[in-house]
Amino acid sequence: MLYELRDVHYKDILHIKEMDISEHRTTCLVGESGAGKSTLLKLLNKMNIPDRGEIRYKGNSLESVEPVKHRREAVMISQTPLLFGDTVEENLQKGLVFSEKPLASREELLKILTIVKLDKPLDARAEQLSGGERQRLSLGRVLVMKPAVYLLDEPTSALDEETEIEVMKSFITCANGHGGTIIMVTHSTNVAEEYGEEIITIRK
Ligand SMILES: Nc1ncnc2c1ncn2[C@@H]1O[C@H](COP(=O)(O)OP(=O)(O)OP(=O)(O)O)[C@@H](O)[C@H]1O
Repeated sequence: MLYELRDVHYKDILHIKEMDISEHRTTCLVGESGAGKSTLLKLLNKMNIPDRGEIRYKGNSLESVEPVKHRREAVMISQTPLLFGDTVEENLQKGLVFSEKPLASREELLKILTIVKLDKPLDARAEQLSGGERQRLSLGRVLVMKPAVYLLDEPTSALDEETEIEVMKSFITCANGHGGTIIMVTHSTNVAEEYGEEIITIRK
């Protein structure tokens, strides 16, 4: 198992008796608004620390794992896409800069833009992108990093249904190609049914 959660309590928000998340599969987290899905993703990348219980990652307690190191391995993109730099290119490279890894080549970046279906030049101003384009830029940024785990919070919520399915399909193919595991919050039953190899419902 990639993650094993046992009797995890976080404030009054979340109580998970038992949850296992498999490696190399796509797990979709679904549930009503306010159920605690984003809170759970933050527990998985150690932005939130449980008050009680245990989260194990690859067999080791997350308690003993260094948070910054863990967040480079289990990379999260938040529900509201953030910009990290002036241009599309800077935004795509930023994850590598934060992780102190070598930058990606121009060819690699152009390939990533195709994968996330973002039809913009590398020197385009990021602040001029629409909400849906910023979401795809965020997806591109994490793909460039090739992390072990992708924690995605409603990554395609601003896209129309057809584009959402297309983008997730090529994103998942690429991430799986690098041996990555995807754990994704989605409101879309279409996405969950189409791509969720495992679907976990979070209840209040
Ligand atoms: N840091 C915090 N302190 C106190 N309460 C919080 C905190 N973060 C989230 N909450 C509350 O916890 C509950 C769960 O929030 P969370 O964002 O995890 O839900 P969600 O399932 O992702 O919702 P949505 O689908 O609307 O994004 C909400 O009631 C929220 O107001």
